[in-house]
Parts: sequence; structure tokens; C-alpha cells
Amino acid sequence: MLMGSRQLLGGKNVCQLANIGQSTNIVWHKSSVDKLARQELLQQKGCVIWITGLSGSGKSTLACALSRALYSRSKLSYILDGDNIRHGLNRNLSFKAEDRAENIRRIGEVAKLFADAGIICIASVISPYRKDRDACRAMLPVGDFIEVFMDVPLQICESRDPKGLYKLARAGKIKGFTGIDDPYEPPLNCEVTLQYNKNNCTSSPNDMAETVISYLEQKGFLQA
Ligand SMILES: Nc1ncnc2c1ncn2[C@@H]1O[C@H](COP(=O)(O)OS(=O)(=O)O)[C@@H](OP(=O)(O)O)[C@H]1O
Ligand SMILES: Nc1ncnc2c1ncn2[C@@H]1O[C@H](COP(=O)(O)OP(=O)(O)O)[C@@H](O)[C@H]1O
Repeated sequence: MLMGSRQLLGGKNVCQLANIGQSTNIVWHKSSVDKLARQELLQQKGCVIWITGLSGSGKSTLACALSRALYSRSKLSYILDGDNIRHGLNRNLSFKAEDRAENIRRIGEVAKLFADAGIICIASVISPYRKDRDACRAMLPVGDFIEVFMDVPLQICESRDPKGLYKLARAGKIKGFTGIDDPYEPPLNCEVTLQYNKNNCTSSPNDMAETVISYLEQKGFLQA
């Protein structure tokens, strides 16, 4: 795989043509304003916060709490929520393994663009397969992919069931539902784990958001 670029050879601007996947003879165009300049403008560093977990584990709730907490600190974020992206960009994808992989790949690529724009991109998607999440991690500079695992037992997610999907899955009306008759592979080495508290007092979404914010602060993402 060749990355196309422009080179100055003997005073002449020569294009280097590349073939990427099915795209042939393409050229990479550099932007006139670079990532560092955008980050300076925003006073933050672009990154991807990848929230993974079962349906009902609290991904979207955390994404919203986090986005709000960042906004109150004058930090710009943007949420890519699995459910929402499937209303548009990924509306042609089903829940079979290959389509879930393509769903995650596209969201990973879009998240990478947001991070390059200097934005703190929050992806909240089940992303059940480790290799698909790892492929998204590999798209970004080391350290810029922050995997957050919503470590909530299936039994709790199922008891919440805000959309009634577990009920339908148990009744056999939805096939291939994650956690019921489709796999979920928990992360082995993620940056942040948010664990359900066995004493039945879960951390509040705001407390969870603060845990993630502490990580961002510690790693220097909240300054240029
Ligand atoms: N079969 C099956 N399995 C899992 N989830 C299902 C399924 N069918 C529909 N839904 C609804 O789709 C939401 C998950 O979409 P994602 O794009 O995050 O899924 S994935 O990452 O491609 O696995 C998920 O949203 P959340 O509950 O917010 O996780 C469900 O509402
Ligand atoms: N930290 C939490 N403690 C208790 N309930 C929560 C928490 N986070 C989310 N919930 C509730 O759990 C349900 C599922 O949350 P949601 O964010 O939609 O999960 P997901 O996006 O993973 O499907 C909702 O009814 C929500 O109010």
C-alpha cells in the first residue's frame, strides 16, 4: 500500500500516485492549516475516546455526561453513537459479524478525522470484537485511542433494558443480539475500566465522566 504525496523533484512539483484498497492513482493533499495549529486554536489535543460495552451498559449516557463535562471546561468534543450512525452513514449495515466489523471500521475512520481536526471524539458503540477495536486503535498515533470499558454484567444490562431489546432477543424475536446469542469480547488491556459496583450503588454517569476527564488531564489532552 503506497501513500500518494506531492514531491518537489528538480524544482518540479511531481505527484506520487498511490493505490489504496480499490482506489487507484490517488494523491494525498496536505492541508494548509495543520493539526498542531488547530489544536492551538482549540487549546486541547485531538483524540478518540472509544466507549465499548453491552447494550444497556451506559455507553450513550456516559458519552453525553462526558461531552457536557468537557463543554463546561470549554473543551470541544463530538459524539459518534452507534445507534445514531446506523441512522445514516451505516444504515446499509446489519448486525452480522462482517457488517459489525465494517460499522466499526467506518466509525474508526470518522473518529480519526475528528481527532485530526483537534476534537475530542467520543465513540459509543458496542464494538463486540477485540480485533475490530484494535484495528481502530492502530489507525491513530500511539496514546490517542483511549478505550473505555463499561464493565457491567449482562444481568444488569438486561434488567435495565430501556428499549425492550433484551426481552425481544430472549423471545427469539431478535436474532444475533450481543450477549444473548452473539459474542462480546471484553478488552484485555484498556485505558479505563468503569466497573459496575456490586453493592448496587453504581457510580453516577457524572462520576464516571470525571474519571475519564482525570485520565485526559493526566495525559495532557486538555491543553494544546
Ligand atoms: N442484534 C443486535 N445486537 C446488538 N445491538 C442491537 C442489535 N439489534 C439492534 N441493536 C441496537 O443497535 C445498537 C448497537 O449498535 P452498534 O453500532 O453500537 O453495534 S455494533 O458495534 O456494530 O455491534 C444497540 O444500541 P445500544 O443499546 O445503545 O448499545 C441496540 O439498540
Ligand atoms: N451509571 C449508571 N447508573 C445507573 N443507570 C445507568 C447508568 N448509566 C446509564 N444508566 C441507565 O441504563 C440504561 C442504558 O443506558 P444507555 O446509556 O442507553 O446504554 P447503552 O448506550 O450502552 O445502550 C438507561 O436507562 C440509563 O438511564
